[in-house]
Amino acid sequence: MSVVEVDRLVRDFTVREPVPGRRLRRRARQVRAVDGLTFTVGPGEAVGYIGANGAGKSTTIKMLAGILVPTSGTVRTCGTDPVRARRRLARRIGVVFGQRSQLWWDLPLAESYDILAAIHRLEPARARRRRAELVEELELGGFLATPVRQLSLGQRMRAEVAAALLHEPELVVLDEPTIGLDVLSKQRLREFLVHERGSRGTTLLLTTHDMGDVERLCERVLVVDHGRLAYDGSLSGLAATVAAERVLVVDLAEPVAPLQVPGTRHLGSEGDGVRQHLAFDPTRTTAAAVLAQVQRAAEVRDLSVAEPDIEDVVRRLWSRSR
Ligand SMILES: Nc1ncnc2c1ncn2[C@@H]1O[C@H](COP(=O)(O)OP(=O)(O)OP(=O)(O)O)[C@@H](O)[C@H]1O
Repeated sequence: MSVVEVDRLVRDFTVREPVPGRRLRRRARQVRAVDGLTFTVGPGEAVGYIGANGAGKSTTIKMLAGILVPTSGTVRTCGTDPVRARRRLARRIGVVFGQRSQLWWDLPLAESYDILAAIHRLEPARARRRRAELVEELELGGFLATPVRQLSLGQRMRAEVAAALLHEPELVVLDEPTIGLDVLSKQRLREFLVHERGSRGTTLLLTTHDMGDVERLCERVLVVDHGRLAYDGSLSGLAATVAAERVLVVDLAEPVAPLQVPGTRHLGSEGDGVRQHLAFDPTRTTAAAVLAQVQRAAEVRDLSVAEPDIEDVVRRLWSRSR
């Protein structure tokens, strides 16, 4: 049985925005944040859910957790309707929102864990054992008496993860778990999650803007764009599709119309065409060959070669799938 099952899921929001020229008037507009998503996640899978800002990732996660009600379509989490069975589901899933805390800020960390153990009605001996295990693995021993507000971001994120896992959930959903963390804290957290999954077979679903999280933690990647699925497959498949491209950025002596260079895609221009971005496939051509062609059309002042950013990757995947 699937741990997550999403079928033609849709979620709309009504936003109120100012009417141009009418200072006090606002009009309502519908925004479709999630637009017909269908996917399943099986037991023990580790899935990275990625996409550009505003693509609909958090909205999807909130529907999986029963925090938001779908506009249409269905979602089943751990075999239940997450909105109807929210309490029951809370015992089976652990959720970490990188930007929001589920700990009590003014209380020592240990007391947050006591409260969570009581909320989940954990058997005391089991709760003690599990807490000791998490405190050791996430190196939280030095902070148990510290009020949460005094923890550093890295310490707090580890504390959040322990809080989400205290009740040994079968599904762990992490929304930007490593956002803002330094390299070492990221590494520790990733190592812990790899270990946790390896030893317990926990299902992981995580959203992130950090490809390092996906590379270290996930075998499967879902890419969402404007609320729709643009890619569902292995990380290596994504890498083969996406990492293939490089982007040549050229600064020209004067503004020029978008360059049309065979074998490249014009990604965009800045400063009326003084800076232009051209994507190319390095297995078919080279930066030097592309540059030579650009120089026939314009005088190049400066250049750099970059990897495409995630927004472009998503755009490209989407246009291919269409
Ligand atoms: N409560 C809300 N009210 C109105 N619009 C919303 C609300 N929540 C999300 N949206 C809109 O829905 C779209 C998807 O937002 P969502 O937060 O799910 O994206 P995201 O992929 O998680 O983005 P990010 O990576 O920036 O967190 C956006 O256009 C956003 O502005």
